[in-house]
Amino acid sequence: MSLEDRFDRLTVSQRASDHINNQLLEKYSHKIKTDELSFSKAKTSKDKANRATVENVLDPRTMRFLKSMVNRGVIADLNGCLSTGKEANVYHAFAGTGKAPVIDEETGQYEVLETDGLRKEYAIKIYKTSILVFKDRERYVDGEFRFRNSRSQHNPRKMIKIWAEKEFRNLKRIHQSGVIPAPRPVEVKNNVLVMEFLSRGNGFASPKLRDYPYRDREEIFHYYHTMVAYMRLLYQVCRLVHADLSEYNTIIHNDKLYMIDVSQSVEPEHPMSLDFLRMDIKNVNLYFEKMGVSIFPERVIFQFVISESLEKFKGDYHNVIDLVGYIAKNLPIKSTEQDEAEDEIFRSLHLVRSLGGLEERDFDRYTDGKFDLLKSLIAHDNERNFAASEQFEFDNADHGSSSSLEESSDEEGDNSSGGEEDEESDDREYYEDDEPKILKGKKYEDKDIKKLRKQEAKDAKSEKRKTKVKKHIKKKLVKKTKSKK
Ligand SMILES: Nc1ncnc2c1ncn2[C@@H]1O[C@H](COP(=O)(O)OP(=O)(O)OP(=O)(O)O)[C@@H](O)[C@H]1O
Ligand SMILES: [Mg+2]
Repeated sequence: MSLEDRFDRLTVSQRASDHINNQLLEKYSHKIKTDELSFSKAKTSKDKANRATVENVLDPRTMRFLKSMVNRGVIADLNGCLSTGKEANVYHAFAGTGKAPVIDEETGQYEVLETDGLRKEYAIKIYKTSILVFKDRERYVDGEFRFRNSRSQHNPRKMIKIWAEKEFRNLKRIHQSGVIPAPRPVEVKNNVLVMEFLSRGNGFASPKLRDYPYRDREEIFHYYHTMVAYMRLLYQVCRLVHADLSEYNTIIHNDKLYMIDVSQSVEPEHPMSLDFLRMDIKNVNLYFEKMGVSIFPERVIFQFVISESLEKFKGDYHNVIDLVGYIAKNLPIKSTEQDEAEDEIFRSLHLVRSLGGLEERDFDRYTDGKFDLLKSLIAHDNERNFAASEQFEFDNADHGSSSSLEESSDEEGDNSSGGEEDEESDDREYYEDDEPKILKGKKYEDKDIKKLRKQEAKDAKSEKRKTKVKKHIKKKLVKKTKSKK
């Protein structure tokens, strides 16, 4: 059965007793044998059984997290699978009562609680714990200010935990901003994330943009413009780049476009954020072009997203309606071959936040007069972005050496697989505050190590400088081109 079929056939029984007795968990628990097998290789088989997974995500450890959520009354149960993806499965669940369910001593069954018939529904995203699928996740967490103290990037289980935390925090940030609709995050526990279920009724999930039956052409245009506006709001207000934005990771719910799947989203300060943004723009354009919409050039959208101020814009910078109006009126439609040629170059650019990061090959193209994109990127480079990149450099220098210092204290290392400590530990141990802060330096750093670190950073920078065009020359040239306009 295809994913779409599964998705469409998901039905939810309305009988409370069906949900409160924790059916699914019980059903799968007994299938997983954690006893030592007696006939052969006793040592390794116990380990294997402990790590056995059902549907690739429900390993015994994950089951324990789910049970703990049931026991605390967060969720009532898991009803069915909404989606089985590469990295995670998403399940439907009813919300718990907020209290531990009562078990009837005689029957051993959960007591059926009286409900008024309307029960909150949740979507539960369970990240796969298999190693292969998240090998390339590191690049999204590496260089992320908020996860600078995460020392667990080579431990798969911890990496998964960081990943789920990241989605939870990104969702929270988007949801709380109030400028972009997103499911309300409820709880995260290791690889299990609970959030509001976007429902179109009777337990059916609202459709992804890809499956949405547009009423007319106007509506397609409307959602294209909304998507472009949301990219800007996400960047400017939520300080995030989605990094996997597409018709698959947006849901139309109550006539609004909701953003989902934000585990890989990064802050603008992330060294790859502009590349991710460019990729998002390309994917969004590809989809809407396929849908027959006149699209805007990718570089124009890019500029629209990152520019702090908008020319001729009179509306509210936080308001999607104002932005959509502006987009429809002011962004030029991609129409000429020249537009395509410029987008082509834009895709191949090494994106930079400041002149200091400009690569020679791009710089040459720029000075040859092939395009004036860099001018717009750099000349319009606003103070906030610039400050952010400076901050990032500072953070990076700090981060590099402190990891060597603190790694040794990360004793959990790889041995957490058998332990239970994670289940009890504070969920927030691997990340710091949401809001980016200026670091105050490493107070407790050993003087010699600090010295060494600084020297290393200095050497690395001077090495880098060797291959770069001098900053003052770049600045002069940019200024020159700017004054021509
Ligand atoms: N809060 C929600 N409400 C309703 N449906 C949801 C919700 N969250 C996710 N889904 C459904 O589950 C699907 C997968 O979710 P998501 O995109 O977050 O996971 P994923 O890790 O991207 O999985 P994949 O590897 O398939 O891309 C979505 O496309 C959507 O159909
Ligand atoms: Mg997805």
